[in-house]
Amino acid sequence: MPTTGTGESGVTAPNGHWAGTGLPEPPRTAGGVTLCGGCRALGACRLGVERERLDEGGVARFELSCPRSHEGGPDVAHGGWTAAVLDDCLGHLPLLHGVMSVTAELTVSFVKPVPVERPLELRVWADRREGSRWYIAGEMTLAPGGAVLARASGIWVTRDRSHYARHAKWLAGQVEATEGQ
Ligand SMILES: CCCCC/C=C\C/C=C\C/C=C\C/C=C\CCCC(=O)SCCNC(=O)CCNC(=O)[C@H](O)C(C)(C)COP(=O)(O)OP(=O)(O)OC[C@H]1O[C@@H](n2cnc3c(N)ncnc32)[C@H](O)[C@@H]1OP(=O)(O)O
Repeated sequence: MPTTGTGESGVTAPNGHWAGTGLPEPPRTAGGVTLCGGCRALGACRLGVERERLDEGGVARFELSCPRSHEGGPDVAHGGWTAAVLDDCLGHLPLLHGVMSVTAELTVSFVKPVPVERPLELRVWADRREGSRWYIAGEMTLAPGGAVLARASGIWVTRDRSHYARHAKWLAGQVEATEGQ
């Protein structure tokens, strides 16, 4: 993994850029998976992402499996799981480069049913970057054999640390505007 710096969990942190963001190092699992707000208390990714790394060519690689709790049809993943995990993993590509971003657009192709509790792989790369916009794509495959199960592409927009404070202020304004109604 082409990384420097060590986080609280003892796992290597991406590029050491976090100091520059003014934000604390995001928590990571032993497999290097950055945890979102909902998974921090658990200390594990509830979507079943087990390992994450950036390879030498700048492609992010994930090892994952669909937990039984996300079963839709018999023994296959709910499409919402597939879309959620693609959103999450594609959005980790900027994070692995030390850049904060949010999903602006996401398109998912459900190519084949995704089996639950089977080893899967996900490759994620940037098609291009234009200003604050990252055009990112990815492909989910069955680990043994490499059959393509799903593809996704989308646009991520880089944000600074004021994003959530700005949102909170906007929400407060919305609540205030409706209180008198
Ligand atoms: C600071 C961001 C950090 C992101 C997280 C990264 C790291 C955190 C650290 C560790 C985390 C660990 C692991 C990662 C875990 C989670 C990652 C979370 C990522 C997400 O969970 S991803 C969720 C789904 N994705 C969204 O949730 C995006 C909602 N969509 C927008 O945020 C905008 O759409 C945007 C930015 C895409 C458009 O950007 P743009 O450049 O095309 O256009 P523009 O700036 O003009 O905004 C157009 C209109 O959105 C308003 N607007 C913009 N920013 C705002 C704000 N902060 N609050 C309130 N309103 C806002 C403007 O006021 C204008 O509104 P209006 O049209 O009414 O004037």
